[in-house]
Amino acid sequence: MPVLGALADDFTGATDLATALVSRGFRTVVAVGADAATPERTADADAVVVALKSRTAPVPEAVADSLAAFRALRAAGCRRYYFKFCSTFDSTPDGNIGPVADALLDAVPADRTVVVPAFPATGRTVRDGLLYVHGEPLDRSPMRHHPLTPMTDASVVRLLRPQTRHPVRHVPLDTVRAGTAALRAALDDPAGAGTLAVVDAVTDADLRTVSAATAHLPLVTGASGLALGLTGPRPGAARSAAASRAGDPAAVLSGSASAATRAQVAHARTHLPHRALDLAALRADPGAAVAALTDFVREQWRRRPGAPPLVYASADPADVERHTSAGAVPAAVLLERALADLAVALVDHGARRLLVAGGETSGAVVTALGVRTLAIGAPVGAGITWARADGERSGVDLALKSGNFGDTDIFTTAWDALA
Ligand SMILES: Nc1ncnc2c1ncn2[C@@H]1O[C@H](COP(=O)(O)OP(=O)(O)OP(=O)(O)O)[C@@H](O)[C@H]1O
Ligand SMILES: O=C(O)[C@@H](O)C(=O)CO
Repeated sequence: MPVLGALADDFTGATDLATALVSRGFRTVVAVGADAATPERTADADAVVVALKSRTAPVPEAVADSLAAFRALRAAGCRRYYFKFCSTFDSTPDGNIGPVADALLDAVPADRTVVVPAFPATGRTVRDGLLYVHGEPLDRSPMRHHPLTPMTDASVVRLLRPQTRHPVRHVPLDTVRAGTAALRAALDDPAGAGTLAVVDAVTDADLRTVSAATAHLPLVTGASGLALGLTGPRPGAARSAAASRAGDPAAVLSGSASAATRAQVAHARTHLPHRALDLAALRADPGAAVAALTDFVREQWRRRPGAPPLVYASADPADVERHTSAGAVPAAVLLERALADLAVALVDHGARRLLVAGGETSGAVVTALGVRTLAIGAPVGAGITWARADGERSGVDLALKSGNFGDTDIFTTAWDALA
């Protein structure tokens, strides 16, 4: 029976957390939505991560989906909970990080929790309550141009306050570095009842201290860095074997417009067959546009076996369509739908390996494929892993890459991990 239940606000975040949990000795299953987290599917796991597509959903929907996930996790036997949000705190002034944390505090119930976005392995650190991305304050990082959640403030405290009905306090790095006992005493201070505590952390050692000092809290919230300090019951928990074999048809589907992904697209365009999604063609006739892309990929499988074709949404910030004319379908929706429909067509034509870039995009793809669970396989890099998908279409290996994660050559090298 699982001991730890997590809910992640997007799908790349779910596999990011799951790969950290596996490395910490938890046999981990990712359930796609609350309905998939049934006791039968989760009985053999030490940790269950429910993947949600709640980051940019309307607040009531995000809260309802998160509570449904919480109830499924509790029914599966979990007694401790982890709300995984993005290491760049992706959210809007309305939420959804605050409202979901509030709802979980009531549901667990818990009288306080911590908010820990740091993930040093991917360059995310928090000092003085400010979130840095590879040394740059969040609001000066490429995240300020995000198509759905542009981040224009680096203060986690200021970002969180308008989202929650609980007081938000800040626990500085000095307190973390004073050690586990001192940090626990600060967190347990009676004056902190009912608060969300934003905790600084700059290194993995800081995160291990935070993790140890919060081991008694029934609910924690943060990015996946916090999991590095957890210890599961099975050191060396097995990773799943790949479902596919070398040479099986493969493709890269990139819906992210993030800076790291754009660099990865630029690199891959010099190595792999590629095609950009064409918004005008998608607006005119989405079915025909996806059919043409399917034909393109299948043709490349024949011509250049071993070179997974790349289909991408954005190569340049100028590609990003931020305003939709009245009555038109927003570009983000069209692009997500196109990549989801393309993924289904490709798998139905034999694709067994898909690397998907972008959390929202991954949510659209995984949902369209009818995936119910993901079994964590070979790691690809910090926060990125291959996972075997099971559900309506089984036997497919998926790597769901967060927009800003991964080395520049990941679209050409990720396949090596499956060998
Ligand atoms: N050229 C574009 N114009 C408008 N929207 C775009 C464009 N390119 C991508 N998008 C949209 O931007 C969103 C990118 O979000 P997604 O979560 O997939 O990537 P990301 O935010 O970089 O990744 P992550 O959430 O893992 O950090 C998607 O909805 C996608 O459809
Ligand atoms: O925490 C992160 O940055 C990622 O797992 C993610 O959530 C990006 O969508």
